[in-house]
Amino acid sequence: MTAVTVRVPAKVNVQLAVGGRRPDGFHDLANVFLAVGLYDHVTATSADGLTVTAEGRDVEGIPLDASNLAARAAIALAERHGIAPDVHLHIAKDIPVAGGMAGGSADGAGALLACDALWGLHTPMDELLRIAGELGSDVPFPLLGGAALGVGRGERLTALEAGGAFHWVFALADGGLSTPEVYRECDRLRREGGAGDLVGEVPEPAADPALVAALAAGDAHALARVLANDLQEAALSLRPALADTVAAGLGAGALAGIVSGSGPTVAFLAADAEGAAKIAGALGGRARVAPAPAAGAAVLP
Ligand SMILES: C[C@](O)(CO)[C@H](O)COP(=O)(O)OP(=O)(O)OC[C@H]1O[C@@H](n2ccc(N)nc2=O)[C@H](O)[C@@H]1O
Ligand SMILES: Nc1ncnc2c1ncn2[C@@H]1O[C@H](COP(=O)(O)OP(=O)(O)OP(=O)(O)O)[C@@H](O)[C@H]1O
Repeated sequence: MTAVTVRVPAKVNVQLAVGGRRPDGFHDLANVFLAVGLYDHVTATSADGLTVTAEGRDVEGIPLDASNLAARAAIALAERHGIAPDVHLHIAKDIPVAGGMAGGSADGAGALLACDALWGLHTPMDELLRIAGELGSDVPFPLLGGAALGVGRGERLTALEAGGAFHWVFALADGGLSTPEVYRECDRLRREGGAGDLVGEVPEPAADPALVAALAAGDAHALARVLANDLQEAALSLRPALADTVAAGLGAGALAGIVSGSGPTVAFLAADAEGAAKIAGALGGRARVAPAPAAGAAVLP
C-alpha cells in the first residue's frame, strides 16, 4: 500500500464537568463526548522522512512542522514500533481550527490510524487509544466516535449508547480560543467567586445520569434540558460576543445552545432536520449543520 486516507469526525461536549486544578495543572473531568458529522481527512503516503501539508478552512492557523498533532502521532506510533516515521501526511481540514471541536486532536487520531494501515502494523485498538491519550486529552475519542464518557484528563474513555439521530448546528466564530487560556479563566473565575479552584475545593466531576439516559434514548428535547459546560462562563468571559450568538440561535428555535468545549464555536441542538436548517439560515454563512452520532475514524476504501 502506498497511500491511506482516514476520515475522522469532530466532537461536541454535551456535558463537560470540570473538577479542581490538579498539581500537574490539568483538571479531572467528566467529559461526555458526542461525535458529529463534520470531518477532516488525513492521507498518509509513503515517503522518505516526515512532511505535513494541509488544505481547507483556516489552515494558515496550524503548524506544518513536527508540532502538528498528526506529525506527533506518526512519530509516537513509529517510536512504539521501533521504526522510522517515514510518511507524508496531508490534512484536508473541514473542522474549525481552535474552535473547541477537537480538530487538531482528530488529525492526531486520523494520522495514528492512517500510519498504522500504511505501515502494516496492526496495532490493537487499546494500544492506539493509549498512545492517543499521551498525545492529548481529546485525541482518543475520535478513534471511537459515537458517544463516550471521558474521565481523568478526559482521555480514559467508556463508550456510551447514543440512540436515534441528533440534529446540530454549529456557529463558527472568527478566530479561535486557546484551550489552556480558557481553563485558566475558569480557575480565575472560581477563585474570584471565593470557593477556590483546586482539587478538594471544587466538587468532583460526575456524569449526569439524566444526560446519559437522554443520549441513549435519542431524545433531543430531554438532552437539550441537561446540556452543561463548566467552561462556558470562561469562554463567554474571554469572548463576550458569544452571548449574542447563543441568543441568535435560541431566537431561531434551537432547543438549546452551548459553547462547544473550550469554544468559541457555539453548538445548537435542533428538534429535527428542518429546525436545524432554519437555525443555520438565521445564523448566516458561518453556520454548519451536522448530524450525530458520527462513526469514529475509519480508513476509506
Ligand atoms: C476542552 C476540551 O476540548 C474538552 O473536550 C479538552 O479538555 C481539551 O483537550 P485537549 O485540547 O486535548 O487538551 P490537552 O492538549 O490535553 O491539554 C492542553 C491544555 O489544556 C488544559 N487542560 C486540558 C485537559 C484537562 N483535563 N485539563 C486541563 O487543564 C491544560 O492547561 C493543558 O495544558
Ligand atoms: N493538525 C492540527 N490541526 C489544527 N490545529 C493543530 C494541529 N496540530 C497542532 N495544532 C495546534 O493546536 C491548536 C488548537 O487547535 P484545535 O483545532 O485542535 O483546537 P480545538 O478544536 O479548540 O481543540 P480542543 O477542542 O481539543 O480543545 C491550534 O491553534 C494549532 O496551533
